[in-house]
Amino acid sequence: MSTIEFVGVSKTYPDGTRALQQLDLTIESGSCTVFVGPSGCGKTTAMRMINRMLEPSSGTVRLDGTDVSTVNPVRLRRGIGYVIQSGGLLPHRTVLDNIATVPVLSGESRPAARAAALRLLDRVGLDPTLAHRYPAQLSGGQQQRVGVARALAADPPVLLMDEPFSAVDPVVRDGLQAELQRLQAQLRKTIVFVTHDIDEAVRLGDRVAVFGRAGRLQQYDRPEQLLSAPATDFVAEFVGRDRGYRGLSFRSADAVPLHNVRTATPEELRGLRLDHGEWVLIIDELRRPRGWIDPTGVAAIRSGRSVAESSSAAGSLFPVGGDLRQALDAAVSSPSGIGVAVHDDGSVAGGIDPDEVVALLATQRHAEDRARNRRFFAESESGRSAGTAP
Ligand SMILES: Nc1ncnc2c1ncn2[C@@H]1O[C@H](COP(=O)(O)OP(=O)(O)OP(=O)(O)O)[C@@H](O)[C@H]1O
Repeated sequence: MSTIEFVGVSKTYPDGTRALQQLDLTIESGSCTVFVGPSGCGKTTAMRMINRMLEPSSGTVRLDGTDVSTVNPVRLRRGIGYVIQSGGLLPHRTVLDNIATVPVLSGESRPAARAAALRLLDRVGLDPTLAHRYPAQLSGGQQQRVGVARALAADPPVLLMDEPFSAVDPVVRDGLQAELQRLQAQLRKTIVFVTHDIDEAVRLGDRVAVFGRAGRLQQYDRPEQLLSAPATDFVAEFVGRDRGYRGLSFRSADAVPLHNVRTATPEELRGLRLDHGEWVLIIDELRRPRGWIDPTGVAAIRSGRSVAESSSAAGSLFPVGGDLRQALDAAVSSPSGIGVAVHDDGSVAGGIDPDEVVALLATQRHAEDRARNRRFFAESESGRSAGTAP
């Protein structure tokens, strides 16, 4: 168990800057909590109080019920991994020795720590051939993965991550986020994650704390609540205009109908007879989508153009079992207007009609409204009968 509590915590820096005001927050053991907010709103200040890199001006931070100010900082930090932007690696040590640093300092033998470090490399999705490189010989995304491996090396129950993925490009960031989700599903650490990026917060957080100006907590909630019911104008503005779209990622698309899609292999394209406006999905030998083609494309192929020149790239793909955001995005990004659903192995499962995705959303909302109404009337009914009880 590693519950973290902030009780009435404030921080004013010596120059008078109020970085945090009366923060009350409980972070549940084994959960990922994201601190998000604009620059300068006290996210990092709050996080650094957990491992005593900073002390509160007033209030208490507790880890498993113990006031951290009573725990020796070195001992405290043994149980708290820390990941920062760009990995924070030691430049003159190899990847393996960077990961093994803390275990060796804690008394583990170097060979044992290196062997464990090699296993961790695999765990964070890195090739073992990188083990003997120096940090400068790695890409930003690889450095970041090594940073995560290093923080995990001592197997701490708590992991603090301060904007760990903000220095890498969006594609690499997406991979790192997916990797962290996968790791967390196995490890169930208590993670506190700081970011500016609301998308990252909503994706990674079991709970999200939105900080506002002068370090005031605006809302602490599950991500879907944050998107559907922002507590203040500040939160509504911060979560942004796309919040309706983002909120779709918390809705199941299981009930979206999958339709048959007309498919063809590249070899079959030349002989296709298509109606005006009709699209065919090009698939490879494993039935994985490779692109779309319409009558103009088929004519181009017959006139000697290549398949690549004559077809349009496939849109985003909807993994069967995915959410409404993925379903709608697949449909909207597809040149044919038909979203492509795929099985785990990448093969085509069927086509999705965007109108039916929107209709499913409407059905889900209707059901929620009805349930809310029923609850409301049941509660007011029980309130009335309680009021009339003798
Ligand atoms: N040592 C310090 N002395 C004075 N003011 C500081 C100090 N460290 C931080 N601050 C100020 O405290 C406020 C909160 O800073 P903090 O780093 O916690 O914010 P943040 O939300 O993490 O911001 P960012 O996202 O930009 O990192 C800011 O106004 C910052 O300028």
